[in-house]
Amino acid sequence: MKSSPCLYVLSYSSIWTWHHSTQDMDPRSAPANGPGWTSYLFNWLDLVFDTLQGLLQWYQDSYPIDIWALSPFDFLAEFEIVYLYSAWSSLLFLCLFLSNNMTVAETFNNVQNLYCLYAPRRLEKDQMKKFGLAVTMGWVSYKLMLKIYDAYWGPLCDIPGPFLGKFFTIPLALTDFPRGTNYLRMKKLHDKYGPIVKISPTKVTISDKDWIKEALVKVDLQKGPAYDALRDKGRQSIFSTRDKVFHKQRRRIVSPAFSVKYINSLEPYMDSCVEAFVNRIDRDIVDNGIGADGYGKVDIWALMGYLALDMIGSTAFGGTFDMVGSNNHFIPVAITRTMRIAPQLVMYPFIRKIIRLNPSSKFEKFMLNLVNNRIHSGERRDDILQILVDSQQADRQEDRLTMDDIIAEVLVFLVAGSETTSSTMGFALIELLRHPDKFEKLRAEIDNVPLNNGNDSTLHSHSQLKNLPYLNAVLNETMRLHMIGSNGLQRMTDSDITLGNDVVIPKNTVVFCNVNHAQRNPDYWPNPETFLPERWLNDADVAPCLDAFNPFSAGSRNCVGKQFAFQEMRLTLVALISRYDFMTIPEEMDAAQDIRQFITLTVEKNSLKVLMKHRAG
Ligand code: HEM
Repeated sequence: MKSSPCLYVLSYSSIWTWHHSTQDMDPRSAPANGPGWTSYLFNWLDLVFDTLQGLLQWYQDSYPIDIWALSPFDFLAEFEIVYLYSAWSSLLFLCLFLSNNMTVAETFNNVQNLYCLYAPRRLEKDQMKKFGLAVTMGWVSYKLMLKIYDAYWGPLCDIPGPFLGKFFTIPLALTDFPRGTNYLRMKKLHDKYGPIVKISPTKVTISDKDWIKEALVKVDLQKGPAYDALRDKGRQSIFSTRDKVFHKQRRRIVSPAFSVKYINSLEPYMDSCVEAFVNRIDRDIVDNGIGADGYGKVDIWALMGYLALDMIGSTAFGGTFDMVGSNNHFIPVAITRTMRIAPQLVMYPFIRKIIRLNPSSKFEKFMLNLVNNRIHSGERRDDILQILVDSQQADRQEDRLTMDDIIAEVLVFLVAGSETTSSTMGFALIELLRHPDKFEKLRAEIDNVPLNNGNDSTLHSHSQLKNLPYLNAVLNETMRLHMIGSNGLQRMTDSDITLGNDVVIPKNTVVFCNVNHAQRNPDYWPNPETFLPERWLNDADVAPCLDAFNPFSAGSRNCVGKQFAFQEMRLTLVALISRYDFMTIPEEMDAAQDIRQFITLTVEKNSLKVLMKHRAG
C-alpha cells in the first residue's frame, strides 16, 4: 500500500479533532484529578501513539505488506504489542459476553471496569473510553481512506480483478480451499479478467506471454518475498536469494556443475540409481500379489519420488541415500517433512517467526563430515559436490564457497531437484497411461533404439535418447500441461516498470508470472487442454508457441538443473516403458485427477498405484 502524505495528515488531524473535541477530555487543559497524573499519562500515550503512527508509516513504505488485510495471527506477529492489546480486549469481551449472558453494552462496561482495575485510580473511566474511541476512530478512518484511495485512485486502480482484492489481501485460508488448489483459482481469474489481474492492493498476476518474458528476461525482476521463507538459518542460496549481485556471483560458481558436459559425466551414477529402481519394481511386483497374469501392484509415484532423491544423493551428497531400497535415510525423510511445512511458510509469513527451516544438528553434523571427508581424504569423486568443494581453491576470495555455503547449496538441490523431476515423470506416465496410442508410439520409438551401451548395462545411454523426437515431445507436452509452479513465479518490482509499453506497475508490487495460464492459453495453443505430443514434432501443422512455454522459467533465475532433469527423466521413462507392461487401476487413475500445488505440483494422494509386469519376449 502506498500511503499518501495528505491522507496521513488528514487522518491524523481527524484523530486530533476527536481527541480535543471536548474541553474536559483534554487532561492538559483541565487536569481533573490531582497534580498532572493523568496529563503525564496522556502526554505519554500521545508520544507512543505518534511514534506508532510513524513506525507503521515507515513499515508500510518499506515493506509492501497490506497490514489491514493481515489475519489476527499475522497482526500478533507483525506488531506484537498493539495487537496483543486488541486481541486481549476482544478475547476478554467475548469471554464475558458468552459466560455471563450479558448484553453487549453491559459487557462493554465490564471490560472497561476490568481495565480500570489495572489503570491508575485517577484515570477516569470516561476519559479512557473517549480516548480509546478517538484512537480507534482515527485509526479506522485513516485505514479506510487509504484503502479507498488506493483502490480507486492508486497506481494499480485500473487493473481489473475481484472486488475484495481492490482493498484486501484475501487470506489464502479462504481462497485456497481445498488446500493446494489456489492455482485453479488463479487460472479462473485470468480467464475472467484477462492477462493482468489485481489480486490484492500490492499484488498482480500476469499471463500474457510477452509480458511474462519482459518481466522474467528483459526487466529481470528480482524474486518476491515468498523466497525468504525458503532460507534455512537465514543462509542465502542460489535458489532463495533475492539479491541480484549475490545471485550472479553464486550462479557463476555453481553453473559448471550443471553444464551439459558435466551432467553427461554423471550418467554412471544416474544409471546405478535407475538399476536400483527397476530392481525395486521387480521386487514389488512379486511382493504385492503377482497374479497368474504376471501383474503385481506397484506405487510408481512413490518409487519415482525415492528415485529422484537417490539421484541427488549420488550426484550431490557423495552417495545414494538408498531410498529406493529402504526409504528411511534421515536426510530425505527430513527434507520431505520440510517440504510439507514449506508451503505454509510461503503462504503465511508470520509462521516464519515461530518455525524456521533450520536443519537439525544431526543434519549439520552429517554435512560437515561429508564435506570435511571430501576435502581432507584427498578422494575425488566427479560429482556436483566436488565442484562446490573445488571452489574453495579458487583464486579469488569471492569465488570460494564456505562450508555453510556448500551445505546451503546441496540442500537446495535436494529440495529443487527431487520432487520437481519425480512429479514431472509421474505426470508423463499418467498421461501416457490415459492415452494408450501415445504410449505405444513412444514404445515403438524406444524399441527402435538398440541397447548398444558398450557394456553389459541393460539401460540405454543418454546419448542414444537425447534426440528421440517423440520422447522429447512427450516430456515437453507433460510440462506444458503440468507446470511445476502453477501458482505463478513470484517476482517483485524494485522500480516502476511498464509492460508492453502499456501497463504501468509501480515499485514494490509483487508480480506473479502465471506460466501455467500461458501454457494453456487457446490463443497460443490449439486444443490447449489436450495431451498432444504431436504438436512438438517437426511436421506439426502449427509450430509450438515457444514464447509461451517456460516450464523451467526464463531469464537469470531460470532452472539451473534443466539438463540434469532431462537426463534423469529420459533415462527413467525409457527404462520403464521399454521393460514393463502397465495396467491401470480405475480408482487410482480417478484419484490422480486431483492435482494440488504445494511447493511443486503433485497428485493429492502423493501416490499412484498401477499394475505392472515384465514385457513378454
Ligand atoms: C522437471 C524438473 C524441473 C523443473 C520443471 C524445474 C523448474 C524450475 C523453475 C520453474 C525454476 C524457477 C523458479 C522461479 O523462478 O521462481 C527453477 C529454479 C531452479 N531449479 Fe529447477 N526444475 C526442475 C529440476 C531441477 C533439478 C533436477 C535441479 C537440481 C539438481 C534444479 C535446481 C534448480 C535451482 C538451483 C533453481 C534456482 C536457479 C536460480 O535461481 O538461479 N531444478 N526450477
